[in-house]
Amino acid sequence: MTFLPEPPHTHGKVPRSAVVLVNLGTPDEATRPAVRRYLKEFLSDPRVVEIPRAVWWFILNLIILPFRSGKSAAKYASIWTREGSPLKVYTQQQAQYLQGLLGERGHDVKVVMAMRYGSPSLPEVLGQLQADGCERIAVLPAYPQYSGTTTGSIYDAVFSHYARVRNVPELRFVKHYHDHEGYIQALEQSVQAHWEANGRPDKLVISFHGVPKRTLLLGDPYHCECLKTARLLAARLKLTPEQYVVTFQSRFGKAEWLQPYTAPTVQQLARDGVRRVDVLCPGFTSDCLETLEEISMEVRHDFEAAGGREFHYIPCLNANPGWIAALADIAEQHLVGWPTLTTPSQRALLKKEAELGRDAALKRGAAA
Ligand SMILES: C=CC1=C(C)c2cc3[nH]c(cc4nc(cc5[nH]c(cc1n2)c(C)c5CCC(=O)O)C(CCC(=O)O)=C4C)c(C)c3C=C
Ligand SMILES: [Fe+2]
Ligand SMILES: [Fe+2]
Repeated sequence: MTFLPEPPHTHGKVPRSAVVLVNLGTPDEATRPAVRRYLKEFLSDPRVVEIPRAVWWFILNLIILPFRSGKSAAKYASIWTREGSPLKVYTQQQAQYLQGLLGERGHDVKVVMAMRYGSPSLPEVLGQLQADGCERIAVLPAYPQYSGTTTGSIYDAVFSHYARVRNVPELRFVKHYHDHEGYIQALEQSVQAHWEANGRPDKLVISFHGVPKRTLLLGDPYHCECLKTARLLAARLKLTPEQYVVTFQSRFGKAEWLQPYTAPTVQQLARDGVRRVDVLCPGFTSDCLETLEEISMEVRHDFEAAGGREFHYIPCLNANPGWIAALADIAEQHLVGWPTLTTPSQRALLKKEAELGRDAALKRGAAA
């Protein structure tokens, strides 16, 4: 085992704290080779696909990657922006605004984003934070609901990076915020704003990314956390059980995933005479392929083709100020006890203490 080279150790530096906002990741470009690279990394993660490795290697390399990469690239091209992939653009904005708001609240804390797959990678970002003198790091996954397939995998990547580092920082991990007051309130406000501008639907469809049903049976709490988010949101919106439905989208492969599936549910609603549905995807904090293409294009088409009249997609929280405030609350709850709240005089004191420490170390060095 070889350890990564350490940045030079300097005495007298005031250690800093950082928050790393980590999202899933996305291809670097909407092209076949870039999507193939991204899918290969993503789908090779044993947290994401739990099939014996040797069997999966053949399926992934001989079937999935050759056939899916081109189709997926075309879908990515349909949502790509001048700044790049929406998922990365929004996550970057969230990190920037979060840094600004925490600063306004008096915190001296660096906020950066990282991606679990693709770039900027976790090892790259964590290495840079170490070089910048950050000795306390809070990892904040962009997923409100915990799943081993997502949040668990971010933890793996952080642990395996630090397994190669000599001088490991102090670490904290946010697990989930599916029932956090600020998150639910930000969702409620975004739905209310949509309804004030566009009127109300016959049915609100609350759609989450699916996972294989097997993971629920094996103990993954994701399903329960999705249902709790939906229940809390519905209560705040004062919806009766008939006015909303919870569904799961983005099924992958032949196995059973969490049900009910989003597309067949909206098709059935249209056949049953439901004229308007509004679809909200609270499990995604940034708009991405799964919301902008799958929901707002494919599922919209499915609903209309089955006779539905009006389909509204309510955007993700993205850089919504209420959401940034909630993120700041979540971050603050995990920064407790770390010396991030500094007035100029406190900061000068910290620097003085660090200098005294350095002088003492130098004296010890001279005496030795
Ligand atoms: C193969 C199994 C998959 C599991 C399990 C899974 C869980 C999961 N994913 C998200 C969030 C996102 N997934 C996104 C894309 C995406 N997801 C899968 C597969 C699984 N996801 C694939 C193959 C893809 C790529 C697109 C495609 O080819 O269909 C995205 C969007 C990324 C983007 O670039 O925009 C997000 C976000 C969650 C929250 C989750 C489990 C809880
Ligand atoms: Fe996914
Ligand atoms: Fe459950």
